Amino acid sequence: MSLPSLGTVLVASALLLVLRFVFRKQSPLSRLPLPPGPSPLPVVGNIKDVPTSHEWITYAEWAKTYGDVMHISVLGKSLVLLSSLEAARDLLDKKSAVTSDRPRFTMISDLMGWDWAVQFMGMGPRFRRSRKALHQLLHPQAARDFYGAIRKGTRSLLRDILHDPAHFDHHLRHHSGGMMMSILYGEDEGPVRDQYVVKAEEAVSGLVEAGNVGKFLVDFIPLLKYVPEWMPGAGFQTQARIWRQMARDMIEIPYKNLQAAYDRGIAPPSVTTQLINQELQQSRDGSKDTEFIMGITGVLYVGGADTALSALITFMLAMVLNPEKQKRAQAEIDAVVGHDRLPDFDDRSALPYMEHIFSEVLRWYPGVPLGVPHRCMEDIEYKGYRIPEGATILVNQWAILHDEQHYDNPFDFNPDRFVPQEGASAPLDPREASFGYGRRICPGRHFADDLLWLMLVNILAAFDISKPVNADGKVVEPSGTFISGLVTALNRSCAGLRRGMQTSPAFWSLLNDDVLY
Ligand code: HEM
Repeated sequence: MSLPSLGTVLVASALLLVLRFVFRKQSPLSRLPLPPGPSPLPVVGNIKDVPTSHEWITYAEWAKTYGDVMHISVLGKSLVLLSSLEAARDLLDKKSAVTSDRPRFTMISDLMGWDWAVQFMGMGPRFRRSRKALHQLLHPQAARDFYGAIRKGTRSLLRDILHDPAHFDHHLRHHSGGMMMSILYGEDEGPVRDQYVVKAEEAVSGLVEAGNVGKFLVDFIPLLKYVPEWMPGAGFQTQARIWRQMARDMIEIPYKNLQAAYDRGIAPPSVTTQLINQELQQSRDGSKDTEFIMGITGVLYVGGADTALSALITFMLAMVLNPEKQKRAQAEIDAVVGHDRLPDFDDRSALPYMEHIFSEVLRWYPGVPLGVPHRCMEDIEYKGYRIPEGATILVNQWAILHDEQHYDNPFDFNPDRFVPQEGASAPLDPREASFGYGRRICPGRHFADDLLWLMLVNILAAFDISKPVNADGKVVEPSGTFISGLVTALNRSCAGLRRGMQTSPAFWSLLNDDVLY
């Protein structure tokens, strides 16, 4: 069989687009106008207007002109951008039955093989089965099962910072990934777990790159996926093949190791062990859906590791830039916890200022600023406009969390905005706008809340966080530059052990104690 040339595929795709436009089904709402937005060019639409980095800032600017529901089009595909909580709730919560689908990313799902990941799954039986399993693992009561692993991981983090404070950012990355691996596969800290984290980081970095909308033409012209790898201009196929292998390694290597231990009856307790047990209990013939189990553990890593890291790094920057707020939180911790032990979950309700710091971290620079795209499954009317079937819907969570209607001086890091004021209504809890909407709401939100709280409070209990000092003894100012991608992160800070902790024998023995929970 002879293969079509790249030019033929492009011409055929353009023809298909025109035919789809001419013969599109007319919905009863088709007379309604689309929401406003920057004027599109013929055929290519707003392709030139779409920013390639820090899109949420440009979209927030546009919203000042066009309002909180905007429409743009790229190569015939509609993109609806929501910039207010009201619009997000109206469209994604109240109409979740028809707005909880995901757009299909050809590069990620078809070519890189991430179709096992619930994050990219369309609605359907497999999606519902995955969400049920995630709910069973992560609902607020179940998330408590992870307290032991969170404590242990937090103390390992403190120990590493203590021995090597200059590489603070490395330790945060290493432990947020490592802790997830321990929870998922029961693998303790060490070279095997490190290898899992390396594999996963490779896979996730490919995913983040492919997730930059506009990077790969195949996402706009899906027919291009049939172009063979050897054809000039088909470099995306080579890239997809490499990334696909990385994604397989991420989920297969740890699973196979655990399965081998399971078969010998020595598998450690873990999410995967739990899933294997559940599958075996439900099956009549002792078979299990291995792809399903690997998929669930894979999505948990992908959903959890980078988002938590992003919040941790934002916290570090906030503390470096606001030493007086850092001291206030430490004074609160000292008064409640003292120096003879480390803070634990039971202390949470007695540490209100720490709670405000945590909320402000989530608000000040959200880790998933544009959420994860939803797909509209049928034409909807909203405030006199038509949200078209097939449109990708994005919520500008960053814009909501910086909306002056909810927060005064939104660019300031100000935990005091959450202190309850008599006679005034409480500001919007950033959690309401950070974890998504409808049937897609983040299933890991309770776990993330526990995990991050314990890590932040322990870091502040043990260390003073300050600007790093270079080899010449000069203070290095943090750039505060946020890296753009599916999740955001920013750079560097440093830590030194706090005075109180230097002299606390209890602190040292806790850190050196291997049996921590
Ligand atoms: C600060 C930390 C986190 C933030 C800000 C965050 C945020 C989000 C957001 C915005 C979404 C998309 C929701 C939507 O489509 O409307 C999402 C989805 C998801 N999150 Fe999280 N998340 C965090 C932590 C976690 C953790 C710790 C886990 C797992 C242990 C997790 C697992 C997932 C999964 C599996 C999905 C996909 C849900 C689906 O597509 O149905 N997340 N998260």
